[in-house]
Amino acid sequence: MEAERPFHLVSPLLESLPLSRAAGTKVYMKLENVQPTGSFKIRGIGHFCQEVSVAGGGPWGCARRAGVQWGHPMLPSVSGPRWGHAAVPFLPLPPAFQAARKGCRHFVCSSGGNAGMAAAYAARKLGLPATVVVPSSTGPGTVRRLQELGATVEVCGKVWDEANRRALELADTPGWVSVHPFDHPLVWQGHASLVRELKDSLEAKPDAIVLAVGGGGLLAGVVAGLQQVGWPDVPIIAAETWGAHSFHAALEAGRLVTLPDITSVAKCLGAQTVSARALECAQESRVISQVVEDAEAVRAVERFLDDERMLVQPACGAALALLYSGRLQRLQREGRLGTPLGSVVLVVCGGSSITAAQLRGLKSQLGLE
Ligand SMILES: COC[C@H](NCc1c(COP(=O)(O)O)cnc(C)c1O)C(=O)O
Repeated sequence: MEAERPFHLVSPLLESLPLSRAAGTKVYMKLENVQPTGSFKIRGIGHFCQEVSVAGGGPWGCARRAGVQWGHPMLPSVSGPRWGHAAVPFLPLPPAFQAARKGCRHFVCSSGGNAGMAAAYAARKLGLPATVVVPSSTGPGTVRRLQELGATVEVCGKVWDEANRRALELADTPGWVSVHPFDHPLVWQGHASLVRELKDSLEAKPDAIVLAVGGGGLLAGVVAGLQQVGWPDVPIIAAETWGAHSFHAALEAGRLVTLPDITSVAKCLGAQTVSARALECAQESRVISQVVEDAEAVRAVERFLDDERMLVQPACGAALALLYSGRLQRLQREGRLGTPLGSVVLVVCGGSSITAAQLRGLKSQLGLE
């Protein structure tokens, strides 16, 4: 039924000549930065919210049970503009729908920003309220955009883990449902759609997929997707920045490790402890962990802006830096990646909390001119 139409877009897959030149192989960009909230997060978070809402009896669940078709004038609008406009007013739902919502009355999400944006967007589409708890490292621009989407925003703690503890407290409220930013099977299922789109778009399976890791949700989703499409052997190169390298630390230790703090400027990679699922993925699939300096990630953001005219967050810069810095060629020389590589897919994870002024500020903070 159309009511289960996902909230994410089928994102473009474009070859990048500058990245191909830098990486010494054909590089395709999976442009998740053009998703409605600016990052891949809407895939998994949107899927989670729709599933929970339907299960919990939200408008879609009620509609589905009542046989109401998509586009029913009483259903909330789902064609609303990208954030930045006043929230589209919702038509009052018939009493039957109101009553059906009892199972899921309110979403609450902890986030470095982008998962929160996705949760706020999904909640708005589902006609449900949302509260997003962010750490103090989340800029005022992100808070404002969350509020423009209709979310209530709480700022709690210095790092995501502290904000998450507050979100879990709020989730104890009857009817409130916690939306984890990276550690839930429904989130991974939603992210797996990215790989199904690669399968539809590419003539042959890629020789590697490059992505960024924060809590490991994107990694878990890509691994799930590779298994679903029959590409389980495609190596994944997992990028982090030093100071947000909880996945790398876990791989080195062979167990989950909690970083004492998040000191990287890539705050949206800032999970002090990576999810257990991410560590399992590294045991099930060919996952190669690579860590870059903040300076490399920020330089990569600027170079990508010049090369492809797209501005992304330092989290995405970490993955870009692997291509710009010759890391792929080094992995090939070390025999950890095949030679030659036919093609590589870079997940341009995006991120909405970045402006030209913030990029200049990051360069200044890191002494980059
Ligand atoms: C603390 O923050 C976790 C999460 N950001 C995660 C994130 C990642 C990493 O994704 P993950 O590995 O957490 O699924 C990559 N690229 C971008 C642009 C991201 O925002 C959030 O927004 O709450």
